[in-house]
Amino acid sequence: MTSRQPLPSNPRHMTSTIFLIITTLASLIILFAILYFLYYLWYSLVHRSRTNPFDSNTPLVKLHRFSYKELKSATEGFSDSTSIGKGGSGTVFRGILEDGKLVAVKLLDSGSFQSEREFQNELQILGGIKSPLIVSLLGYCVEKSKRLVVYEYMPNRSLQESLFSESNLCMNWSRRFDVILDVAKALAFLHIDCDPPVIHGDVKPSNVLLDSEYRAKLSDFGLSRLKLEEEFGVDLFSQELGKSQELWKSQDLSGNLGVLTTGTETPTPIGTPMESQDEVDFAMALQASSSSKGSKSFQNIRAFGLNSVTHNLSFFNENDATSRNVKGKEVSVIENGVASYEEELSSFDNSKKLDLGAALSGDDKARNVKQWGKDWWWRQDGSGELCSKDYVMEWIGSQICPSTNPEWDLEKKCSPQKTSLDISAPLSKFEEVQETTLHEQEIEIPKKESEKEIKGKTHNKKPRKMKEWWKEEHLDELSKKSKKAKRLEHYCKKRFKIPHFDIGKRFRFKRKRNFRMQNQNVDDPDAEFSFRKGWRRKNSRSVGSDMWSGDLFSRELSSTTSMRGTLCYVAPEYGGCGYLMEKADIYSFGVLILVIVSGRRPLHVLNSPMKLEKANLISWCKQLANAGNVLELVDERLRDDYNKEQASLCINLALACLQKMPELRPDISDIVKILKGEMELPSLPFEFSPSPPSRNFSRSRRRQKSCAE
Ligand SMILES: Nc1ncnc2c1ncn2[C@@H]1O[C@H](COP(=O)(O)OP(=O)(O)OP(=O)(O)O)[C@@H](O)[C@H]1O
Repeated sequence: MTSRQPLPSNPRHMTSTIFLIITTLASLIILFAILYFLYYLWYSLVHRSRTNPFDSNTPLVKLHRFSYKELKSATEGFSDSTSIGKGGSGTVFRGILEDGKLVAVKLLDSGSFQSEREFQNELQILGGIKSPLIVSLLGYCVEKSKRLVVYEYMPNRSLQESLFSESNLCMNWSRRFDVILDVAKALAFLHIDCDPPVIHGDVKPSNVLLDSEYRAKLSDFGLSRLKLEEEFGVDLFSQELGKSQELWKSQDLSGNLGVLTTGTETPTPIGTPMESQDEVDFAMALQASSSSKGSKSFQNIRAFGLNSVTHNLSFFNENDATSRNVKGKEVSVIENGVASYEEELSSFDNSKKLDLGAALSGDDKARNVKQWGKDWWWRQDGSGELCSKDYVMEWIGSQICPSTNPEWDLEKKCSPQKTSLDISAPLSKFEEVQETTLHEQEIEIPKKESEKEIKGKTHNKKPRKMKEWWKEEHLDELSKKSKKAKRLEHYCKKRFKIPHFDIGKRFRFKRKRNFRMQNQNVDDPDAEFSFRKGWRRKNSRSVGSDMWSGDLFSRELSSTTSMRGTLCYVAPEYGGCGYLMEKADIYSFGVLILVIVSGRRPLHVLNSPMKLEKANLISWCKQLANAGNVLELVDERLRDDYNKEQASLCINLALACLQKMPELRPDISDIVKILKGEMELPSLPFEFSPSPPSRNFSRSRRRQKSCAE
């Protein structure tokens, strides 16, 4: 008889047994995971090293991590005697490391969102670049809220100091030319040899440092961008915000610095030579010439809505009503300034802006002037004389000391005849501005100018041929690009809405607070104004922070996400949506060339009577080009001791770089060849040439086009 296996009497018992087994297993797994995590934590804490651990197979960025103590003792406790300059994001000190090496230590202003952002950018971009044309980043320090960056020390400091400091001897011509060539080569390295290409985003004299032999190196990558995609420069911060922050957190914990990767690819260090580069420029439709005030917003809105919309968004999304208001203003400017697209296309005469100023009624003018605070970058060079004045009125008058300078208001109400801004002697100090009353410096517009005005009016009615030519050349392109821009705009709005809104709010709040501070400290002769920090003690050693150099405004610019770069150096197409192209660097480089050649700041405000057109360097240069006398721009301090051929080449090259259509600006590789004499400078666009384009020219262009079709 076979004994029958007794069946489990109770199915419930079986279920509970299975449940018990599962629970036990799950608990064991959880326990094991916790133990593993604790072990991992312990291991990484114990084995944390100051330098980054690198997998030999992965080309990670190696940066030395300094301790705060080490840097403090290197800089004698960050004493004033070791301070060598102050920028928008922090103070730079000279330091001597334990091994005797001379370094420059930048102590970033703590707690600032902008500083943190620039710190990350600097480490991630500059940290991956090794080139004799770029200032080396030797290491960094992160301790609590303190952020420090250590660079190689550049004995002759910045070009800003060499060009403008009174104590410095004037830079001779060959040094100036070498600096221009060095910067061009540095940009060529960034744009062509780096993979992904790097767009510097803030090319200006204080970011060009000079070694013991006055050879230049490019520095300050706080606003730089990587061109990760085929077409668009990528805002590292906005685009890679999440990633950067993650990387930063991990860096903070373990002392490791993350590397930039392009999506899912293997991490690639910046600065890896590229075999080839297919450059596609996102040419934004701006204007055809350097004229017309309203035209800029007009084309901006019509052909490349992205910048203007994003700008409005970031500035005014806090308040719908304000937003509507501002948009209304823009429309009114269009109505007042440039009535039609036709007119816009036909406006090629700089003198028109004078006409505009004279033609507007007081209210209209005031409205126009007010708006400058919001879209001055579209006007900074194109509108010449009026630009300088209104710009200074708006930014300096109202932003810095409206209550203490009644002259600003008086000046605003001044007759349209008095359009000149004649403020003399290098105004590197705020107190000098106060001493300088604008009404004293007004000069009557010379007869010549009035004639220009009349000319400007007649120029509005340009021969049809010119307009047609321009339209033929660009209209197709513009419509394509405006579609592209719309797509981009949509993308931008979706992608960047929250950070922009947030930062805008913070910034506005900060400014209100700073404004109160300004008013309190306005009498302090040792104070200087920073848009980032409001009034602060002036660092007498720093020329880089000269408020009249245009650099001052970089504080303002870099404090908002809708504006980036430095006033007068920033390309007109760059509205700050985060898309920055190589051609924006080319524009800034153009301004830099003019500054180096002329020894003047882009907005040169003087206290002795002078011609208004000289106040705005770019506008003045364009006028000289029209008159066929570009060499008048060369620094007077050089007397005749310079190479005329080289100087003229540099100025004409600068004009080519300053073209409004980014796609018309030369590539950096061509620029280097031109400067080396290996390539001819392409013929300049008609607006810079003394003679207008001939009929044959426009016909032949059209013929070429129809042949191509
Ligand atoms: N590596 C360096 N060696 C020597 N001097 C330096 C070095 N880096 C900066 N400096 C000096 O410190 C000054 C301030 O530099 P920093 O980069 O902080 O500000 P900036 O470029 O003038 O302004 P911003 O940061 O707003 O663009 C420079 O003008 C330069 O004189």
